[in-house]
Amino acid sequence: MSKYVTFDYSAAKGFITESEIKMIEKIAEYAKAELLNKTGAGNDFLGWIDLPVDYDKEEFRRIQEAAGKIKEDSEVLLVIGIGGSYLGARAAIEFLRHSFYNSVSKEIRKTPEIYFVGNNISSTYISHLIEVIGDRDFSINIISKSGTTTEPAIAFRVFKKLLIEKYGKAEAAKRIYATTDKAKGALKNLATEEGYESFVVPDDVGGRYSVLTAVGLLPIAVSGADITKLMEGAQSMRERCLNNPFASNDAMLYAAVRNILLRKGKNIEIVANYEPFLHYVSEWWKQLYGESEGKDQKGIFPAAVDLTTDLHSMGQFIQDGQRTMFETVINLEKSPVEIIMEEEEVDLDGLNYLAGKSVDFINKSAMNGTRLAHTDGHVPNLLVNLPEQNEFFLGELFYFFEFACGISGYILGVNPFDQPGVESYKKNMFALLGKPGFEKQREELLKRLES
Ligand SMILES: O=P(O)(O)OC[C@H]1O[C@](O)(CO)[C@@H](O)[C@@H]1O
Repeated sequence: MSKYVTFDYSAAKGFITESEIKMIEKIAEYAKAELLNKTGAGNDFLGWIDLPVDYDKEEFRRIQEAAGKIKEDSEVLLVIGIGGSYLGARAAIEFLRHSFYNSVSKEIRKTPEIYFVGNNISSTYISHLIEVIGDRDFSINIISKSGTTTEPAIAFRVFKKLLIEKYGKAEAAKRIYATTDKAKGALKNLATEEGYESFVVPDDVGGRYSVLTAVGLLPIAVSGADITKLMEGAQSMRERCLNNPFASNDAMLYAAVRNILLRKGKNIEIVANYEPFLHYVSEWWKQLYGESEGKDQKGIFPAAVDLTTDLHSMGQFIQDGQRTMFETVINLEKSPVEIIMEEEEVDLDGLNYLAGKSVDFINKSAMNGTRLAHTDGHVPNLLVNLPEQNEFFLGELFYFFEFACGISGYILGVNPFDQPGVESYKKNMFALLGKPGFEKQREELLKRLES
């Protein structure tokens, strides 16, 4: 077991030459210098680089205090946010806490149930969640950096009303925690007006890089996970990302290797996990890389599979379909749980050959076999090793992917810190909804929809 999160591309060496690595090293070094000297595109969004060592300690203390209050006075916490304003918290809670967090008994969980809402516009989802809350005590953490995103704003209206009906305006305000810009946006105005406790998304940290700010930290702390250890993990990875030379700088190597593969026509990266609790880490990773690199008609399409589950749905395509992908496996080296297969007197299911072996050994064998099979099927295989399922290594993993993403975006020649493409759907939606200021577009769109 390694001491850190590590990157290993040895299984992909058949697809990459040493001279390609040598050549891209210079570009990766240049990208790193751009990042650290803040001379590249999007350089006003680099606050995440120093966050693990340079965060607001006073706010950190308030986050822990607020988490303590929510744990005491609420059976349910609603986390309202979308994209970077929810994926990191969800990834962390699913990774760090019980697989059935919300359904396991309170004696085991010890902390409030946590539901994520405002990440879609489904009335069914909202109304079912209202039923789940029932007449139980609840609080809301509304998270929106811009403070104007439609999906969370809609959910917030609904649940704020519910909270006010239950507790009255003054008490409801004490159960609403707003994480947003320090000065501007509709949510900031509302929070100031209504006196909600507020936390700040720093100006220079974009949504998808914000998991280590109050955006992620408050919900994660409410779940009972240790946010100090999470920050320590990020610090530890930051140290190596900033100081290690290319040959031993795992984040730089990952960024370099994926760009070499892209140049060879591998324009889809599939992140694969073998543990269900990594599902939302993959979802978080998808936004990080998708929004950072998918622009100017460029980028690697970030996809994800949960294995072995999806081997029985997507496995055929990965093994044998169009050869445009590579795979990055997030490998949890040590499962915290050991279940040993037992021998049965009559071997009706034919599984006695597994007697004495652990379920995790079987899982790892599936992983090793699949990696070899995919490699044989011309899917280059990369490995990110995660030593253990805890806060420290998750902090390392978050920072590893963030740093690699910045480097990779610069190697690709895009601004990894903006997301101009997201605005197109918003404009059309506002026009169709009749938002003031969008009258002309509305007419045009309605004509197109009618024709
Ligand atoms: O925190 P906000 O401003 O509500 O944004 C949520 C998400 O929406 C996006 O801005 C895309 O519209 C993402 O980049 C962001 O993570």
